Amino acid sequence: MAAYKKLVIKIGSNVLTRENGLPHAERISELIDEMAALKQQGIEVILVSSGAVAAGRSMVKVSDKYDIVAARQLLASVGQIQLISNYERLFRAHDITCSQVLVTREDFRDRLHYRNIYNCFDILLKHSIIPVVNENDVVSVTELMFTDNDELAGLIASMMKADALIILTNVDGLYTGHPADPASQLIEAVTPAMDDLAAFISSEKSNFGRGGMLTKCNMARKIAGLGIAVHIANGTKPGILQQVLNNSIPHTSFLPFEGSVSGSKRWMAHAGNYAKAVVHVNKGAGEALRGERAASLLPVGITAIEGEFRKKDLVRIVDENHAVIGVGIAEYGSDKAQSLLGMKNQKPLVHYDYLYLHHH
Ligand SMILES: Nc1ncnc2c1ncn2[C@@H]1O[C@H](COP(=O)(O)OP(=O)(O)O)[C@@H](O)[C@H]1O
Ligand SMILES: N[C@@H](CCC(=O)OP(=O)(O)O)C(=O)O
Repeated sequence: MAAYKKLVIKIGSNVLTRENGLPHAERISELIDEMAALKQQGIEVILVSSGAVAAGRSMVKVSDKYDIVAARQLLASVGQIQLISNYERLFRAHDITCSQVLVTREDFRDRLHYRNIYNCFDILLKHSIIPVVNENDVVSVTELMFTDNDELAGLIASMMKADALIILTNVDGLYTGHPADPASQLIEAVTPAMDDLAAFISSEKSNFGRGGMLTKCNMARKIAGLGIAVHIANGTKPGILQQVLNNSIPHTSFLPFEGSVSGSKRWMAHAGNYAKAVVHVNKGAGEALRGERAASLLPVGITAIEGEFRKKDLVRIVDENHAVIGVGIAEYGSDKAQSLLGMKNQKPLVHYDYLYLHHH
């Protein structure tokens, strides 16, 4: 693990905030010392930090009579500058320049937007800057939102081809039951063969968090499937980052289970919401696509197409029970695809290099 050269570190609201909702100044400062030490070891660091809403809550009292979406906009708008000014001051004390990157899901909607954001991180890293990323909660409301910052951190780790993603939360990792239950045990390594993680996880979230442990684990699996190690560890413990890197503290690791994954696949893994159309396939095609050997989607296995798309658009592929198989980039438009529906010996609609299968 000492070989990690590029890290995405995500810090949850609960790590940055005390029980009473006020920012935990000592802990924030300690984590920054740790990140500065990593930087000094030559590791590139991207920080995804939650905590804007929590910081805002410590500064403004919003009455219940306001809409919760509006209240969140207010708190994030006030809190984000508090959060970032803290980071700026603390990193500067180590002679490190940090920057602010606020994004929404829409900023990754197609290859062009994705590329723009990629370029932004690329130039920041080339200048030895630590980007501090958060969702732009002021403009990102309801359906435009990421599930939570774990999802955003996973997206950035895969886009930037990080070696690892470290998720700091307020428990030691994933347990076999509720963390407060003494019978629960910490799961130190999650492998692809472990199928039902959901069975362990209670839907309870920590006080100020958004997504919860289940979304964290689903994201972690997906990212491990893209060849990036994910570590979930306790950010409330001093010295945690170095200890995770030395593997000297119990935590949960999701081991990467795929070698190098192409840029197109890494984009597709996160762009499912932006599919232009749904392609229905029959049982045989579903089995072939999900099978051990890489298979392309051929017109002969397609039973119906809902929606219109052009060459290079993203399509969602579903089986005969409407379960999503994956997403892929179309080799030709929907007009041509409709005309070839069910026909043998035709060019694939989606080539296997441009197919991203969902893990179950
Ligand atoms: N099986 C489990 N193992 C670990 N944590 C769990 C489990 N089930 C539920 N949780 C809860 O998930 C919380 C962490 O997720 P979340 O609230 O999203 O944190 P964060 O703000 O760090 O993103 C823990 O505080 C814990 O209460
Ligand atoms: N963007 C929000 C945090 C959203 C979020 O995902 O929080 P968490 O589950 O604590 O990582 C904020 O800065 O308050």
